[in-house]
Amino acid sequence: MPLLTVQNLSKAYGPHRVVDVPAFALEAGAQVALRGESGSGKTTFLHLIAGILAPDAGRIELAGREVAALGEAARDRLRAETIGYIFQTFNLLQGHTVLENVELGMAFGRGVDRAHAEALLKRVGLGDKLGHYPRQLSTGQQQRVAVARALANRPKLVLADEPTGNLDTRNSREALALIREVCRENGAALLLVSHDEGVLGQFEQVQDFAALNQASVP
Ligand SMILES: Nc1ncnc2c1ncn2[C@@H]1O[C@H](COP(=O)(O)OP(=O)(O)OP(=O)(O)O)[C@@H](O)[C@H]1O
Repeated sequence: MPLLTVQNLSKAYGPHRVVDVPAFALEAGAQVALRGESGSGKTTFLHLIAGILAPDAGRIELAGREVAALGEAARDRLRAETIGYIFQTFNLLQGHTVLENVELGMAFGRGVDRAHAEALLKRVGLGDKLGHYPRQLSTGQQQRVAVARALANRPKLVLADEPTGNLDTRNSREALALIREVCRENGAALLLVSHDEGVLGQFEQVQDFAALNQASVP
């Protein structure tokens, strides 16, 4: 059974339908990149899967459970425990240290596990930066905090929205390799969206979002 199954998922902003995905599935442990132009609805699609946005219609099954069938609290818990999210702009909390940023993500999921947070931060090369604040880090280092945070709750699925869009080519290549390695090491599937052929070219499995999405984006 796939880890994630999407059926007839749709979302409109006012009169504009931006997502209309009849079918999409992702196997446990898979690493898939979705190729899509800017404005094609990729972010909206990931937000629907992550529960950041509610769909107008459709069905999402995650780890064998249909999310709409769950109550709000159970749905939030399932998502917090199953999904990690890497945002393009990282979304780190500026008033909190590197370690606190990772631990705060855990507080909404399986509970704070300092040893695991520290191990993840060491794994991404930030073992000596635990007490630093995001503004004291380079962009690439901030991105690595976001990677550690995404994996903090031992998710089965990591969603990544143009995660290297703010990095230069060399850093982007290294960052992507790191994301793929830590997902693999932690048994998480990876669903990444990008328009960057340099990023997409590093994936064996690439799907065109335009072929999945039947919505005619304005
Ligand atoms: N909250 C919103 N209200 C109204 N329209 C929105 C909203 N969010 C996104 N849109 C519109 O929906 C379309 C898809 O946006 P989305 O962010 O999902 O695309 P994207 O493929 O991720 O683009 P990008 O790569 O530039 O982030 C765009 O036309 C955008 O202007």
